[in-house]
Amino acid sequence: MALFRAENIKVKGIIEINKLEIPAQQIVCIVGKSGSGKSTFLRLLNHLDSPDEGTIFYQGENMQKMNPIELRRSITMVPQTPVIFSGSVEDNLKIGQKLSGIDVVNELKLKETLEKVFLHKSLDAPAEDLSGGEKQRLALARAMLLQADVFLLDEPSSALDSDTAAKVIDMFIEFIKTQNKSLIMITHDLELARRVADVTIEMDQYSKTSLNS
Ligand SMILES: Nc1ncnc2c1ncn2[C@@H]1O[C@H](COP(=O)(O)OP(=O)(O)OP(=O)(O)O)[C@@H](O)[C@H]1O
Repeated sequence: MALFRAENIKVKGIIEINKLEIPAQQIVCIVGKSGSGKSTFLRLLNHLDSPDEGTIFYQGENMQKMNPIELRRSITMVPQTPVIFSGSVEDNLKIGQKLSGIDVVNELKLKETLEKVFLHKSLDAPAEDLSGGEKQRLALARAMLLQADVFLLDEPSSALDSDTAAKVIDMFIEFIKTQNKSLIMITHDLELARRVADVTIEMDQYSKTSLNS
């Protein structure tokens, strides 16, 4: 069964999808021109937005009819601009787990997770002082601590230099594969998509904006 199935979707004159299936436990890259609707599509998959017409099924179930809180326990999203709360790095790592109602991991596990995203900061460092790229990695680390099945990443490496981006993305893909999770990631980096994607979705073919332009 497909992880997601989109049928007859229309969104605000931005996206039109007759049928699209996304398989489970794959690395899926969404590519396409700026403004083609990539972020809009990703938000549909997390039920942050709803289509004006059509249905999205998650594991065969109509997402509109699912409990959004339970859905977001299973499907977690890291937006393009990371959401960072005031407080320490540690507070920011723990808040996702607290909001998801899962057990907060110990300090060692928090430190290990920071190392995985190559974020060399102490747990008590103020999160608001981090650079854009460091905040992006903190948001990724927080997502990794959730017990989600599906990870939706909106340009996860946009604020990172190319070396760090490659290391962080490779680490994240390793995490997805070893844990049998699913990754759906927007990227502008076609070379990255070619290198890592099992499946590539070209948003332009579903985009009303680029068809009209
Ligand atoms: N809520 C909304 N209402 C109307 N139009 C919107 C809304 N959200 C986004 N748009 C428009 O829809 C189009 C697609 O936006 P979206 O952010 O999904 O594109 P994108 O492919 O992710 O772009 P980028 O690569 O630049 O991040 C844009 O023209 C945007 O202005």
